[in-house]
Amino acid sequence: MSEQAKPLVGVIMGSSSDWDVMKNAVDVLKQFGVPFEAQVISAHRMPDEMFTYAQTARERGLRAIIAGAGGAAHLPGMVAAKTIVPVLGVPVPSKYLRGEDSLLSIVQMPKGVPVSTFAIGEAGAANAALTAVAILAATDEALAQKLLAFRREQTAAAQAMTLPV
Ligand SMILES: Nc1c(C(=O)O)ncn1[C@@H]1O[C@H](COP(=O)(O)O)[C@@H](O)[C@H]1O
Repeated sequence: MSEQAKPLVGVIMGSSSDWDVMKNAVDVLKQFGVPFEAQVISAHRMPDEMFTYAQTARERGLRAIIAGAGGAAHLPGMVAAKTIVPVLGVPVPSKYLRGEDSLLSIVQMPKGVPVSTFAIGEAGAANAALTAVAILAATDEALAQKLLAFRREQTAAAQAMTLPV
């Protein structure tokens, strides 16, 4: 990982209260040594910053943006509206509707402005980061090999599973 190196992946979230979920994305990026940046950006509460973040993402070198938000989760879609950098949306569990509101807010984009939408919660955040790694791995053979090794380890762990019967 290197927050010092020029970030290739941006991890943004609507609130610091999303961190417990979104840190699962950051953990994966660290595991694969992908330079990233992480910050709170809210379409609702800081629309001007959101606008600038999305508009400058490509020229700053970002190759993917992982955007997590809960409830009326407009952040991923609004970021996608302002950049052609792939946006990977993570629905954060919400207090009253368990994140189903977040999921539906993110997934149902109009044709022409895609947001790749992941599962609600921690697994979704981790898988969004794995997808960002896969995007980078398309042009980075060393990273592709790391991803293949990760998959092999996962398979071996599943094959070694036993049941208490
Ligand atoms: N959905 C959004 C946006 C947005 O989409 O711009 N900004 C904040 N939020 C969400 O509001 C929830 C509650 O936030 P607080 O805990 O700060 O009140 C968070 O899950 C955040 O992602």
